[in-house]
Amino acid sequence: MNTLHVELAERRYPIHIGPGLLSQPQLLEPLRGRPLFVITDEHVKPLYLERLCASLGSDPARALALAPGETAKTLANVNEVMGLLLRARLPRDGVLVALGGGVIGDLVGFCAAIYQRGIDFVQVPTTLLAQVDSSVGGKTGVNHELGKNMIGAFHQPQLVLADTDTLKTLPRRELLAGLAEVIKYGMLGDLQFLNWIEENLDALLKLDGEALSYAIRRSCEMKAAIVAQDERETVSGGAGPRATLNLGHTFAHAIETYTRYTEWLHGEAVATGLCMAADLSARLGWMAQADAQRCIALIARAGLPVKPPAGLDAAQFRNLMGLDKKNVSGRLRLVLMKPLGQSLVSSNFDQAALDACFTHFTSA
Ligand SMILES: NC(=O)c1ccc[n+]([C@@H]2O[C@H](COP(=O)([O-])OP(=O)(O)OC[C@H]3O[C@@H](n4cnc5c(N)ncnc54)[C@H](O)[C@@H]3O)[C@@H](O)[C@H]2O)c1
Ligand SMILES: O=C(O)C(=O)C[C@@H](O)[C@H](O)[C@H](O)COP(=O)(O)O
Ligand SMILES: [Zn+2]
Repeated sequence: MNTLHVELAERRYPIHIGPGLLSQPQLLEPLRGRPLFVITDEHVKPLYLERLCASLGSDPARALALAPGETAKTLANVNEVMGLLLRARLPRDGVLVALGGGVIGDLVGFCAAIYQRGIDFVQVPTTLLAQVDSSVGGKTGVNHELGKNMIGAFHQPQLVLADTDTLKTLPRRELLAGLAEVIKYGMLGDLQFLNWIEENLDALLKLDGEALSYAIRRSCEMKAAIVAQDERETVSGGAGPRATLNLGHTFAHAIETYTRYTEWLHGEAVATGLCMAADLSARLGWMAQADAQRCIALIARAGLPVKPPAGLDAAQFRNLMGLDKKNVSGRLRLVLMKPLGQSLVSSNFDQAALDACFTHFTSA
């Protein structure tokens, strides 16, 4: 097992990563004796709820399973959780446990942020995407039909327990979606890691335990370091370290909103967004054309989409991207690379290059 820490101004919390952790009650010791609820989804419940409850020493009946998938990340489900907690009279020293992927983690974290103005919660991520990204860093929230992650709060978990054995039951498409966020870390800030991913992609695709563990550890290490510098994305007016974790996401969130959170997984949209960010960075002369091609080739090799959905045109892209939370004073602000392996947040780029990028990616 590896344990990393996220260092916040006022406290630190552990990220435990390794096989078999769901069956290690001592890791959940900080929760012992506290009233709690586990929130999960209907896919994950039959696989892991009982094991987690045994370690928590909690009654599996004190759990709620929501419908699986991105369309469940709604205010309506937040309201459902609020009702459950209130009916059960969960007190302010109660704890919510998020057992599942990023959808459950984001939604449960948000519920914990607002229930009685904030209670503790724990992340037990069971997808690759959640283990490398969403369970760490305290961005919580839900979607609105007009925009992705538009309602939310920063609320950090007490601990993260990533049992890598849970990835054995993950559908392949979900595994690939998680790899998109792993590739993101290499592209935004660690060229050596990107090289490693290229060299070890086949092992990752074969679920090789050692390769997966390293990918998870390195991703969490990078995210923890960035969150420690800029917990709430406020450094440099929102153009600081934390915003770089949004590489590819302005494009990705437009795709997800356009497709109404169906058809495309978040990681798939991120994959295409990374391709578009690389292409635009190359068009601006900030990164070598060959490096952009290299990123796109890696993403394609990982079995991820490299083109946005048919029907999403340049005007719609621009319009949807106009709602992005990074934008300031009506100006589009994007995370780009200068060069590959180093990211920057900019609203000062040639708009004609973005138009050319849209044209390239939206033509048949
Ligand atoms: N807060 C953050 O910093 C952050 C970072 C990245 C992504 N996100 C969010 O995360 C969400 C995507 O998360 P996701 O990709 O984990 O999707 P998800 O939560 O929808 O899980 C993917 C699917 O896998 C199933 N599943 C989960 N674990 C399983 C397991 N071990 N075995 C079998 N099936 C399993 C789920 O039921 C679901 O059907 C998006 O909403 C995205 O916006 C948040
Ligand atoms: O943790 C962050 O910061 C990220 O940007 C990580 C992203 O992978 C993640 O998808 C996040 O939810 C995006 O946040 P948003 O603020 O762009 O909605
Ligand atoms: Zn993401």
